[in-house]
Amino acid sequence: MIRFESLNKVWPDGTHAIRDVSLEVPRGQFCVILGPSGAGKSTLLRAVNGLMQPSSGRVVIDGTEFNARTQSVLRRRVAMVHQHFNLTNRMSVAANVLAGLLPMVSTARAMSGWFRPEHREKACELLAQVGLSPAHLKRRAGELSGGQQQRVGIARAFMLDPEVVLADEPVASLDPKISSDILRLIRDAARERNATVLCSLHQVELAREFGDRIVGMRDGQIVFDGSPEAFTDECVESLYHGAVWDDTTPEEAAGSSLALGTTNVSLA
Ligand SMILES: Nc1ncnc2c1ncn2[C@@H]1O[C@H](COP(=O)(O)OP(=O)(O)OP(=O)(O)O)[C@@H](O)[C@H]1O
Repeated sequence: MIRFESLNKVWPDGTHAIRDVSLEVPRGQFCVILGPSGAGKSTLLRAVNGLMQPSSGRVVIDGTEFNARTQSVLRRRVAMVHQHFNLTNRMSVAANVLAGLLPMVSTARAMSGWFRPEHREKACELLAQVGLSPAHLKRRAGELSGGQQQRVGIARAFMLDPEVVLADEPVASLDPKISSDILRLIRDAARERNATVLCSLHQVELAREFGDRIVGMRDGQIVFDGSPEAFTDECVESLYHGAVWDDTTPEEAAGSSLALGTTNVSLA
């Protein structure tokens, strides 16, 4: 169980990115965080592994509060899948997957390239599970396609059998078919281990397909929390109403069909 308790984040420039968010995500749930750009999705996810220090409130993972004293232990239980894969391009696929052990092994050991046989075996198993053949093991990560790189990112995330997987827009730079495959891999690997997934997305259809639950965020607040079935088209419209899309200027959005309608639905 991940519990966010009255979480707030005000960045030094005064941006109030998270506003009094309280949320409980039970173990094993695939919870999608959906919302327009700037809603606070990444900031919320990053509170779970300490990449973001909240201004107030706290995050509790299975009864343990995330803080300076507990972070080294908790970080071993929380893995992350990144939007831009975050692989070391010049290193092999195998080395990138083994880097998932870093919270547990010393940097000197990792730099030496020596890993225990059972860890090497596990890396191979995970790569097979995400659909990469042994032929990929020695290839440089930077030579792979985007979809293949994200498969490596998923294998790396599961090296330590995490209890929580943070997937921060894991399919933002992939085409729709590959996006489904990638989310399926994350969901299936998480289910197998009863891991909890917090996954931020922009694509409503993918959120409906893969989420056990959808949490809609806007302006740092939760404005929808429910099942995919309850997340109707009206809810979508309300969540995104007036939102400015990533690659659209406010002026363009005002005159664009992407600027969503005027329906005012109460979501909370
Ligand atoms: N390091 C930072 N310093 C100042 N402001 C920040 C910082 N990181 C994020 N923000 C601001 O906090 C708000 C929330 O950002 P966040 O990245 O969490 O949104 P998001 O919902 O993940 O957006 P996107 O979908 O575009 O990734 C935005 O206004 C953003 O500009």
